Amino acid sequence: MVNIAIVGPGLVGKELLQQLIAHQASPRAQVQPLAVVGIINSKNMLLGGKSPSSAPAPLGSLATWSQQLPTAETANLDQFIDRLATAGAEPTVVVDCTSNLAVAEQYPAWLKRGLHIVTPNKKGYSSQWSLFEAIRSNSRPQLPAPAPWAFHEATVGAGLPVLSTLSDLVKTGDEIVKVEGIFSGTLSYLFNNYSAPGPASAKPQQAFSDIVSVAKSLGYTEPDPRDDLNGMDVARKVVILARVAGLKLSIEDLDVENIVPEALRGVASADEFMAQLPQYDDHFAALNQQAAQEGTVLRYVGVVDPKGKSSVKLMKYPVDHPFAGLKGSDNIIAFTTKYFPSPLIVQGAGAGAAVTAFGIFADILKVAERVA
Ligand SMILES: NC(=O)C1=CN([C@@H]2O[C@H](COP(=O)(O)OP(=O)(O)OC[C@H]3O[C@@H](n4cnc5c(N)ncnc54)[C@H](OP(=O)(O)O)[C@@H]3O)[C@@H](O)[C@H]2O)C=CC1
Ligand SMILES: N[C@@H](CC=O)C(=O)O
Repeated sequence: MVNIAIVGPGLVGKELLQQLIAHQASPRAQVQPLAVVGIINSKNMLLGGKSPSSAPAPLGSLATWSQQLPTAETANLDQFIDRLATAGAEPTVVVDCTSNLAVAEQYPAWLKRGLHIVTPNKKGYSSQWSLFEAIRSNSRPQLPAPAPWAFHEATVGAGLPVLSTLSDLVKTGDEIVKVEGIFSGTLSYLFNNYSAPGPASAKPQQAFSDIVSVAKSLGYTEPDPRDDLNGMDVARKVVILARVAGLKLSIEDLDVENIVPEALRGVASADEFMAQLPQYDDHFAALNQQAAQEGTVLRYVGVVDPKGKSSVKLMKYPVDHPFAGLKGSDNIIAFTTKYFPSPLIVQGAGAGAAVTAFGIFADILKVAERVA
C-alpha cells in the first residue's frame, strides 16, 4: 500500500481525487493499491486514523471528501506533515497541488523526513536555485535508496512526457542543442484561436478578451491569467527545462516578453483585470492584423538555448510552420539534439484539469512502483 496526501484540492487536486477514487474502484487497484490518507487546503484538513499520534489511515468515505473538508479541523500544514511522517506509516506521497512558493519551500524538509513528493507546482523547481538544489540533493537518484523520490512531470506540458523525455536524452549522453516550444496551454489556446492561419475574412472575429475568458473557464489559465499573459508561467517552464538539461538558469537570466497591457499590470485582482481587459482588444487586434498582413501568425514561444540566450516571447511564424497549425490548448515541444538533428517533437493537450491530474497520477505510480 502507498499513502497519498493532497495539499490543495483546487481545480487540479479535485480532478486528481476523482481519478484516484476511480482507480480504487477499478481492478487496477489490485495491482497497485493506493490510499488517500489526508487532504488539506488553506482553511481545513482531513486526516484518516484514530488519534493525532497514530499513523495515518485511509480516509473513510473518500467520495464525500468535499462535503467533509469545510467542517473538518483547522488547517495546520506542519501538523499535517507530522502525522504523515509518523513512525510506522506506509510509504507516503505528498502531492502539492497549490501554486504556492511557501509550500514548495517545505519540500526539502519533507524529503528529509522520508516523504515522497509529486507536484504540478512550478515554484519549487523554478524559483531560487538553492531551493531546486535542496530538493534535488535530498531525493533520489541523487541520494541512494531508501531516500524518497520527487517527481514534477506535470510542471511542464501538464500530462505530456516532456521532462521524462528530456531527462532520458540527458541521461543517455545526448547533447541538447535547443529546446523550443509552445509551453502554455493558455497562450496556445489564445493565439491558435485569435491568430489562425488562413484568409482574414475566414477567421472568427472573437475579441481577445473573450478568448481569455473562455481559456479561464476551461481551466487552462493560472488562478490569475496575468501569470500566463506576463510570460512568467512560460518562463518558469523554460527554467525547469533548462535545469533538467543541466543548466544553472534562473528566471532573471531570461528575456521575458510581458503581453499584459501596462496599465493592467498593477490592478488589484484577477477579476478586476478580466473586467478591464476588453479596453485593450484593439491593441491585440492591431498586432494580429500586422502579423496577418505579413502572411504570419502570432505564437508565444519559449526557447532553451544552452549556448546562447534563452527567451520567452511573442513571435511571428509563417502559416506553414508546425507551430502555426496547432489546435486547442496543445503544447508542442521540439528537442533538437545531437541524436535528433531533425527535432524530436512532443505534442498534445498541455493544460486543463484532466490531463494535468493524469500527469500527476502517472508520477504517483512511478513512486509506487519504485517503493513497492
Ligand atoms: N490548470 C492547469 O492546466 C495546470 C496547472 N498546473 C499547476 O497546478 C497547480 C494547481 O492549479 P489549480 O488547481 O488550477 O489551482 P487552484 O487555485 O484551483 O487550487 C489551489 C489549491 O491550493 C490550495 N492552497 C493554496 N495555498 C495553500 C496553502 N498554503 N496550504 C494548503 N493549501 C493551499 C487552495 O486552497 P483554498 O481553496 O483554501 O485557497 C486550493 O485548494 C498550480 O501550481 C498550477 O500552476 C500545472 C499544469 C497545468
Ligand atoms: N496556465 C498554465 C497551466 C499549466 O501549466 C498553462 O496555460 O499552460
